[in-house]
Amino acid sequence: MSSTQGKTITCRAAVSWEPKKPLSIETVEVAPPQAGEVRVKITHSAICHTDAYTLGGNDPEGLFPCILGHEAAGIVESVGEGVTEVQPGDKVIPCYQAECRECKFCLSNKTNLCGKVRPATGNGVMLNDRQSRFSINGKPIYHFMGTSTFSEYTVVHAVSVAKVNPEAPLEKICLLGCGIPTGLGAVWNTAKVEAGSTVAVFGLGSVGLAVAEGAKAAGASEIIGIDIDVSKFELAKNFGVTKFINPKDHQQPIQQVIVDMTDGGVDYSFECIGNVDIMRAALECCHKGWGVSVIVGVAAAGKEISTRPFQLVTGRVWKGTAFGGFKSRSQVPDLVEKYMKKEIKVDEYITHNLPFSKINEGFELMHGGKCLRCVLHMDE
Ligand SMILES: NC(=O)C1=CN([C@@H]2O[C@H](COP(=O)(O)OP(=O)(O)OC[C@H]3O[C@@H](n4cnc5c(N)ncnc54)[C@H](O)[C@@H]3O)[C@@H](O)[C@H]2O)C=CC1
Ligand SMILES: N[C@@H](CCC(=O)N[C@@H](CSC=O)C(=O)NCC(=O)O)C(=O)O
Ligand SMILES: [Zn+2]
Ligand SMILES: [Zn+2]
Repeated sequence: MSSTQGKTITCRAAVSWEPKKPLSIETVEVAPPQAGEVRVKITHSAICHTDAYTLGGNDPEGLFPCILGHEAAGIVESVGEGVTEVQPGDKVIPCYQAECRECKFCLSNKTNLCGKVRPATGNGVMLNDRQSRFSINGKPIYHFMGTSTFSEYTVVHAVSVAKVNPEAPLEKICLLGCGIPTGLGAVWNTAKVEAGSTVAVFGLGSVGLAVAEGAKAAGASEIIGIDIDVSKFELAKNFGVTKFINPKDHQQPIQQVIVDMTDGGVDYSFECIGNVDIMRAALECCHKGWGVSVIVGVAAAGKEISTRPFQLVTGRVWKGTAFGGFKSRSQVPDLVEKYMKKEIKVDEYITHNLPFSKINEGFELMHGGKCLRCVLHMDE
């Protein structure tokens, strides 16, 4: 039994007091886990574009003050009543997409969404008592995505935590909490790309590069990467991208450019930016009759997608994916094993490492475009 079990832990967390403002490292109180909850010592947390999206005030579910962060790894500190699947000392990855294995979503093989804790996590609280486990001088601080990993300790629902190989390096596998599974799964689970297919990937950040990696592994014959940042192109070759397009080099709409260079369009396209105009282009660059376009990017509050219905009448399919369709608790440990066997990349996505105290520099790096993933070392 740990010396902190059942007690409130006082630790550092990066608090987002209001949108569009830098995060502030504060001393927070983290209450003990209640029934069905797990308190985790976060060792490493990466920064995903979605953290910046919510901090930017673009998330209709965004609540402030909150503790952001959802791509992380750590070690179980203590568990609440009734928790049997993990125990103190286990290495874990928090999963913003829960898996209770009981709800109608979990019992369906058609989706990885889970309905059990989602109403609570969308409101920044825990399911048990609809309260936050974080506070500063008695003032509650909201949870984020059911994970809140920009804190040295966090409390998550037991259905939102995947136990992984104890040999796995936490400073690397933290990336398997979001971006890499999302990209790989968009290809393998959502689109189900077949060998020989042509693929277009819009946006060559970590998520788009993971799409390219997944498409290469699936045997795609051509993988076209589209990005306005030319510095991404050389890098993208290592992830399987075979051709590059910078939309700024073309007068015509980008969908027309792709249709013309692929004899009528690609078999599969993926939007990994979060821009609704590009989502339309991604659909319309697909081949008539069978092209499938997957929305991966997260668009800002109030944005809507549109196209001519004729695009769908003539056989194109528009889909979306959350966490790449992976059932989190069951499949994240498998992804860790794939990394350990060198079957998927992880290290290659880490362009920066920073001490937790420099978290705001991590956000600036991401906005600067030169960073794929920045891993924060929580004890520094
Ligand atoms: N559906 C899901 O489960 C998940 C969705 N996301 C979302 O996926 C998106 C990508 O995430 P990251 O790779 O972390 O972001 P990122 O910011 O690292 O990468 C985005 C890339 O898009 C490029 N880009 C921006 N505007 C463009 C334009 N108009 N045309 C072409 N390229 C453009 C940028 O230069 C950059 O290379 C975000 O919207 C994020 O919120 C992330 C994880 C999970
Ligand atoms: N809160 C937003 C939507 C945000 C969103 O779509 N999140 C993705 C994960 S993004 C990870 O980096 C997701 O999995 N969505 C499914 C879910 O259950 O949240 C809004 O309200 O529009
Ligand atoms: Zn993410
Ligand atoms: Zn469920």
